[in-house]
This record gives sequence, C-alpha cells and structure tokens, in this order.
Amino acid sequence: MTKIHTLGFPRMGQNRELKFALEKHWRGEITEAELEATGKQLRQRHWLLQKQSGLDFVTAGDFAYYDHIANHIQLLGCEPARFGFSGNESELARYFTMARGVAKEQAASCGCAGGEHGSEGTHALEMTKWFDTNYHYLVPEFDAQTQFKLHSDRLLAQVQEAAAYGLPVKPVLVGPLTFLWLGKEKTAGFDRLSLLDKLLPEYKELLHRLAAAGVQWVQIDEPILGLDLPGAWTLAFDRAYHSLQGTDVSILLATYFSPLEDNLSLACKLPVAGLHVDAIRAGHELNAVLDWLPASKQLSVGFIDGRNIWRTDLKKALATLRPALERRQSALWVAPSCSLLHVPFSLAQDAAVQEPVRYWLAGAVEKLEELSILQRGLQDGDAAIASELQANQTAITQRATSPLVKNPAVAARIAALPADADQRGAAFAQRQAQQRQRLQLPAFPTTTIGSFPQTGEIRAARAAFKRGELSQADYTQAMEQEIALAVRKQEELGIDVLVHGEAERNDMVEYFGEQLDGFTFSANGWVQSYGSRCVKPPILFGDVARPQAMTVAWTQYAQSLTERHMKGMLTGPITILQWSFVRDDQPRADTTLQIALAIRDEVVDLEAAGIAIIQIDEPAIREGLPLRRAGWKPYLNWATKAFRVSASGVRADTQIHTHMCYSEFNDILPEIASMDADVITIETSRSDMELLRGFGDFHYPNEIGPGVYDIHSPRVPPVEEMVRLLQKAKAVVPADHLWVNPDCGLKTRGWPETEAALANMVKAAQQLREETAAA
Ligand SMILES: CN1c2c(nc(N)[nH]c2=O)NC[C@@H]1CNc1ccc(C(=O)N[C@@H](CCC(=O)N[C@@H](CCC(=O)N[C@@H](CCC(=O)O)C(=O)O)C(=O)O)C(=O)O)cc1
Ligand SMILES: N[C@@H](CCS)C(=O)O
Ligand SMILES: [Zn+2]
Repeated sequence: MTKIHTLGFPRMGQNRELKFALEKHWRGEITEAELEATGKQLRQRHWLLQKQSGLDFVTAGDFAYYDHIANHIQLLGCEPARFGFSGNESELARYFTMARGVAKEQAASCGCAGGEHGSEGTHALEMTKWFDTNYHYLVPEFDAQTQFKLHSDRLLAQVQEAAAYGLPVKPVLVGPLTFLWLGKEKTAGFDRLSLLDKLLPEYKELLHRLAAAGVQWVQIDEPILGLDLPGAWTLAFDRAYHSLQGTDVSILLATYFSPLEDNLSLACKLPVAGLHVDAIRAGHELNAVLDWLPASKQLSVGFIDGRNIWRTDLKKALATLRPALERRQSALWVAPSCSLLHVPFSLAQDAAVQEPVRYWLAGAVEKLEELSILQRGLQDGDAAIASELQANQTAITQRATSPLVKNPAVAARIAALPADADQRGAAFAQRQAQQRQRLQLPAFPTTTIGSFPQTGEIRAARAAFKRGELSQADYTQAMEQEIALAVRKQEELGIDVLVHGEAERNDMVEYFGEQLDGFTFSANGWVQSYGSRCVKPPILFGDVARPQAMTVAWTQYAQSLTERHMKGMLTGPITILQWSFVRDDQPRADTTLQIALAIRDEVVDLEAAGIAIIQIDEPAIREGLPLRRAGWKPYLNWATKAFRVSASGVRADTQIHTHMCYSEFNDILPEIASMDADVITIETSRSDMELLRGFGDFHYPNEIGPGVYDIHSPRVPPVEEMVRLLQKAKAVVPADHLWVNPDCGLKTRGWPETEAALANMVKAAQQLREETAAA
C-alpha cells in the first residue's frame, strides 16, 4: 500500500488570516489569547484539508507564528541570553521579541506592522534566506555558553489537537544538524558543531515525549544533506542519528531542495526508519536511492513540486512511481518534494489568473488532491482515476501546445542577438569620465535605494483602484501626489540623486510581471516571505516581451518636478526570475535572457526620456546560486550575462546602477564585477562594513555605495555612526568611488524615521566631504 503525506503546509491561511491577526496583535488590538485562537483555527482547517484529501497522516509542528526556526529556538530552550528575559514574560512575548526586537526608545509608540525593531542590546535575531527560497528564517545564535533545555508543551499540545482528526499525527522537526548549521557563531573561533552533544539529548527526550503522546512517525528535516558539507558535519550525521535510536518513534529523515550526491549513501545508511527524497530537484538520483536504501526502510518520494505551481503530469508520475513501488513493495510513500510553505494556499479558483493558464496550476490544496489521485492510481490502477487522469492530461497537453506560451518574435530576437549585446560600448574609465561630465555630482554623492514608505494610504488607494472604486485617473493622481511628496522631501533633505519612491508598485517583482507578456498573476496567491510579510509571485508561463514602457511615465513625471537627477528604477532579470513562479519547460537561463531583453528596452526608453541614471536591482542574484558549488559557474555565467544584456543598450554617459542586499557577496565578487554596473549599492551596515572589505581586497573596479544604515529598524542612526562607517569604507575603497546611501529600500519604514535618518545621512556625507577637502 502506498501512503501519502505532506512535509508541511502554508501557515498564513486561505486569506492571510494569520498575517492580519499578527499585525493586530502587534498593534495591541488583539490579545495573545485571540491570536492563539486564530492560530488554532488555521491549524484545524489545514488538518481538515489534509484529512479530506485522503492523506494518511496529518502533519503537525509546521505551524509558526513567525518562523519555524524561531519555534525550534524556543522548543530547544536556546533563546539568546542577550535578550535578558526575566522569565516573567509570556512565551509568545519572548518569541516576538526575538523575531522583531524591541527598540527601547520606540517600543511604546511604534505601530509598525512587520518591522524588525531594534536598538542596542535588543535587536532582533538576524533574518536570512531559507536555502534558495524567498522565505527568510531567524538565525539562531550560538556560543560556548549556549545551553539547551526542552520546552515541548506547545508542540505536544499541537500534536494533541491534530489527533482529533483520527489520523496518525506526524510531527515535523528541523533536525539537529540542520538547526546548528543554520545558526551563527557569536564568538570568533567557536565551532557550533561542538554543541551537538549537548543538543542531542534534548532531541532524544523529545522523541520519547512524542512517543508517549502516541506518535508513531516523526519527520526530521535535514535539508543540509543536499549541500557540500565539510567532512566534520558529514561525519556528525552518523553519530547524531545513532544517538537518537532507542525511542518508540520511527524517524522519517527528510531531505529536499537539491541532490544528495556524495551524501546519498550516508543518507540511505543512517539508522532511521525512512528517507524522503526530492524527486523534482533530484529525480535522477531516485534509482540510486532505490538501490541503496535497505528494503526494511520506508521511502518517501517527493514527486509533487513544492517549489512551483504547475500541475503535476500524473501519467508521467505514475510511470515513474510504479516501478519504484514494485521494487519497494509496500514501502513507498508519496509526498510533495518539500514543505508546501513555498506555494500559495490555492490557485484553482483564483479568477485573476488568466485563462486558460489557471487550469495549468496547482496551489497547496490542489497539490494535496494530486497526491490523493496518485495514491488511488498506484493502488487501483488507471481505470480507478480515469476521469481525473483525463482532466490532468488535457491541462498538460493544453499547456504544452498553447500558442500563448510561444512568441515567435521573442525567439527571432534572441536568434538575431548580436554577440556584443551584453557589452557597454566603452570601458568603465571612459564611461566614468563622461558620466562625471554629464552628472556634475559632488564627492560622496547621496542617494537612496528606490522605495519610500508604502503607507496605509498608498495601499488603500491601490486596493480601491483594484476593486474599481477609484478610477484610473484618480489613482494616477493619488500616486503622483505621493511621488511629488517624495521628491519634495528629498529636495528638502538635500539628497543629490533622487528617486520617485515606487509608490505605484505593489511589489518590485509583481509590478513588472503585471506589465510583461508571458506573465499572469493571481489575486490571492500569497506566499510567506517573513513573519507577517507576504509576496505574491507573478506566474511566468510563456515567452516574455514588453508590450509598452512600464516605468517611463512615472519617472518622467518625477523628473519634471526637480532639477536634480531622477534615478530610473527597475528590477533586474535574475531577481524577476527568482521571485516569480517560472516555467519549467525551458532552461531558467533562456527565460532570464527573455526578461533581460524586456528590461533592456525599458532602460533604453528611460534614457530616451532624458533619464541619466538608471538602477537595475538584483538583490536575488546570490540567492539564485545553485546549492551545490558545482553549479555556480554556469549559473553565474548566464546570470551576469543577462544583467549585462539588460544594461548595455545605453550610451556611455548614462550611468547604470545595480543594488544587492540580503547576502554576503564576497565569494562571487569577480562575477559581480563582471556585471560592469557603473555603481553598485550594497547592504553593509549590519556587518559594520565588514562585507565591504572583500570589495577593497578585490580592488572592485567600479563605484560603490555601501549601505550606511540598516533599514530594517526604525532606529535613527546618529551622524557620527554613519561618518564612522564611511571612514571605514574610505579605508578600503577609493574616496572618489564612494556613494552614500542606506542599505536597501525604505518601503517598510514610516516617514518620521525615514526623514530623520536621511537628514543624518546627508550630514554625514557633508562631514566626509569637508574632512576630505581639508586633508
Ligand atoms: C525585498 N524583498 C522582496 C522579496 N520578494 C519580493 N517579491 N519582493 C520584495 O520586495 N524578497 C526579499 C525581500 C522581502 N521583503 C519584503 C518586505 C515587505 C513585504 C511586504 O510588505 N509585503 C506586503 C504585501 C505587498 C503588496 O503586494 N502589497 C499590495 C497590497 C496587498 C494587500 O494586502 N492589499 C490589501 C488591502 C490593503 C489596504 O486596503 O490597505 C488587500 O488586498 O486585502 C499593494 O501594495 O498593492 C504584505 O503586506 O505582506 C514583503 C517582502
Ligand atoms: N528598489 C527596491 C530594492 C529593494 S531590494 C527598493 O528600494 O525597495
Ligand atoms: Zn535591497
């Protein structure tokens, strides 16, 4: 018999109920008990869906009020001492303090919904990307003093809740090695792997408690088995899982996101009762796993794509799963490749999605249905699922043959693309001279990264426009007022290179997806990004082309309000690719090149409209790196080429900026340099400019704007702090290459702190100019 299960389910709820409840709670409008009631209701709905879809387990422990790694920090009792908890705070209060920090001076007054407050001593845990996804987890902090102490009440209570559904409850845990790997060492020279022996007894005790609660199977996620691990970490797996033996639960070890490769035999041999593999990203390893995994062990095959939204080709799936089932006899489970956290709740009924594309899609709910069809097909044969198979094949064939997917003009353009389409006409030094002549900027020019506060009024106006309650003309006028406000404020602040503020953009990727051919978008296809913040990735289903200019009118309007330079603001091809649901019927490189050409057209149009500085944001370039190092070079080749294609259609005296954040870039500096942007602005302040050191050591050839303040906090950094950071930057980067800017966009901030921080930033730049002139 085949069993079906899911590794995890989206938490936000069908209509983002969790987001709204969280934000109300943070504004003090609902109590902890009311928030917990919403959480409970959501878990119940999601378990009911699992039961109704015929799953053989309900999965518990995947719910989180902010992040599942933050849950584990509390579960394992390793809240960092720096938070100074007295023990009198509630568990949830401590949890949100770790997730969002507490600004001493602002705690009482700040109503920021999704912010990550901070001040010295109580800044939030760092957030970083969960593997190569657009989800951010909270980074555990470790040092030699770190102690663990199991606090399993919340998890056990959820296991009890789930038991009401009459199905076996399968709790999911992040495994001890992945938990340690994802954390960071707070003291130099400390090795977090040395904590493993202290951590394992807590996991073991947890397994005992889960067994006592009636649990038979526990899913333990160890996605780091898909990474190039240092030897000590690989060796530690054996030790860890041997020590977790001897409890009355069976462990399903779950791997996902990338192939196991040299860890494959290790994963198959570990003393656990079952192994889950990602057959979407590592389908080519399935036969090897079938060879290596002892017959006594359960194999869970992740055949439904947990990272994308295309319907599964069920005929193809059955053709692969049947021989596997034959080899495994009764021991085969089928599941999504990874947790469904990364896909929207449902897409089948989303009327905003263009027809017939809607019929080609599967959100989390539809993926559960696919599991159920596969199970029936495997057990009872094709005849038992004849109508479902037929509907599925109709959708698959329609997608494969749809004229909507192919645009011959795009193919012809790519075929005719000149070999030097990715090269600026002149070398950087020549461009720099011409740009200086044209732009006439002061030393240490000041700028911002693009977005200004997305206020409730802006979002409400857009929502009213989308509901048809605000006319196009009124909406345009409302956005123009916001742009005018942003321009006025920047002029008053004395910023040198202005931005229009991105008020008209719902999101830096979705906004472009909405305007490009080859994309469609949903009304409700939200995916959690971090905490209560969500994104609605556009759906890229066909060849990409730009029917008309996307940003020119707004940018021209903004430029018309000022004598200063207005920076055009675009999202780059790799970031659009990374943060969309993209087609799986052609290589990602080909799709990216198509996007790059569309962006190139926009860049050229902005230049023709008189815009002298154009920024092409690529915050996702590093996150797009394959998880295995062997894949880095080919990726970086096509990714950097796509960027250059997008940027190279302009004259030498037009200045191209790029912007990157959320990552360390030091291991891909040559490739970043090869993008040949005239100016790069990067997030550096949280690392106290340490991230910039690599740029200095590497002698990064072009100009750089290292972020001088962290935009994740409402804290207003004093002038001296920014001057100190700039002096540090000046020590590693030539002074005439330095720009002054915040770390990233300001859309999640409020105006008061934005204005105060920018005023200090401008003062810091002035001070630096004076110091440098006097020297
Ligand atoms: C830079 N980041 C981004 C990432 N990915 C992207 N695709 N985009 C990014 O910008 N990844 C890395 C980081 C992640 N950071 C963030 C930061 C902030 C958010 C965020 O604020 N998300 C918003 C949703 C944004 C949005 O689409 N807004 C829409 C309005 C949507 C909405 O909920 N409307 C309401 C009505 C509102 C009203 O009446 O006031 C409704 O329809 O019910 C818009 O502006 O039009 C969030 O709220 O979560 C995300 C990632
Ligand atoms: N231009 C964007 C970049 C974010 S990474 C912004 O300012 O929000
Ligand atoms: Zn950014």
